Amino acid sequence: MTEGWPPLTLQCPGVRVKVHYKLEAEIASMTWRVCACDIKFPNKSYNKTGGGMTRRGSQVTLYSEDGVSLFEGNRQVFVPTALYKGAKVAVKAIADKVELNRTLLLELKREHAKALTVLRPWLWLEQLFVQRFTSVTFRCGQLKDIHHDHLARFYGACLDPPMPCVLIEYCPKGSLQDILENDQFKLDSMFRYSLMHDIIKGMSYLHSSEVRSHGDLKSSNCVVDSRFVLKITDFGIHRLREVCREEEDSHAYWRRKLWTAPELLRMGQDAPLDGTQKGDVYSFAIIVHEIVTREGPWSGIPDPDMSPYGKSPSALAYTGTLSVRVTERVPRHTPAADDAKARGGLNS
Ligand SMILES: Nc1nc2c(ncn2[C@@H]2O[C@H](COP(=O)(O)OP(=O)(O)OP(=O)(O)O)[C@@H](O)[C@H]2O)c(=O)[nH]1
Repeated sequence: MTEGWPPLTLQCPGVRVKVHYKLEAEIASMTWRVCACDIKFPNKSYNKTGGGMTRRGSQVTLYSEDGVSLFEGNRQVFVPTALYKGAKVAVKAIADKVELNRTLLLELKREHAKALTVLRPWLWLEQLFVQRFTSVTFRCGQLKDIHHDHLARFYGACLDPPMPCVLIEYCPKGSLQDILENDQFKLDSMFRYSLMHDIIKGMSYLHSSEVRSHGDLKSSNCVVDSRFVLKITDFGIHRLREVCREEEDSHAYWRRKLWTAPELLRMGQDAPLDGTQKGDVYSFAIIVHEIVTREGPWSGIPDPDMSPYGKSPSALAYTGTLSVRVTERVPRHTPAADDAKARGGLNS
């Protein structure tokens, strides 16, 4: 629809040349791209028998440093780690074949530049462009630029065989889900409140960034660092990790849906892969419920009609000064991240 529009700023030859060379330079640098030889698995090289990952069909199996499978029942309990430029990183497998065609890259960059320079005042149009031209390169470039206290840092992606993967900041205390399930962690109300606070801050920043929404927010995608600061992880990489997903009829597949907003569930395969901001806030409400009860998502919901195990999914979660109401049929009533932040008195 907007393809034929001549971008006003790009009509000036000087600007065009500058934009062209800037895009060329960005593509040539691809600062997010990581060489497999720079990823050091502890005591082992990057191979199948040492620490790392192997792939069987669409299934990726994770191995610890001593080669023991890290699946426990239906649940993975750890993530493989490696050293990258001196930092300990979580290594997550991505699609086998990620094709980077230079012409396509340049085109994608160009279209994105057009969208941002020409369409900035019309955000809905910009969104259209951003969604349309989301690519591996474009997305990885965006992720590399995101730095926030409550978002796990994206170090880059390795697209080289034998094991394409993304490298993400490793947080040694594990995921929020791990912590909530571990009775040895005593969580007082201040700590619970600070966990929620961290999620809201991270989510709010993500929503204001070019990534726009998480799309898979859940307690296992919130990780805790050595100072007990919570960081949201795995944002913006769904497209890359799509092929590594579990089979559709598996327990893990359906379990993932426990955090998904009903309006997205109803869309089925047509649901946007990156989710929506309202959908993230819904997922946040489920996490709040997990933090309060420590009994997993949806436990103790008195009305079976409200539980996904009952007839219709919807949730009501309250905690302290923060209350988030999520209703089944009216996603427009789901508050935005900033509303939730304000209701919780978290604007400071
Ligand atoms: N200690 C630690 N554990 C992590 C970290 N990231 C992930 N994990 C653990 O590794 C498990 C597997 O992580 P992922 O491969 O991202 O899988 P998931 O989050 O369970 O599910 P998806 O994101 O939907 O694939 C998580 O459930 C956590 O227990 C991290 O930074 N530090």
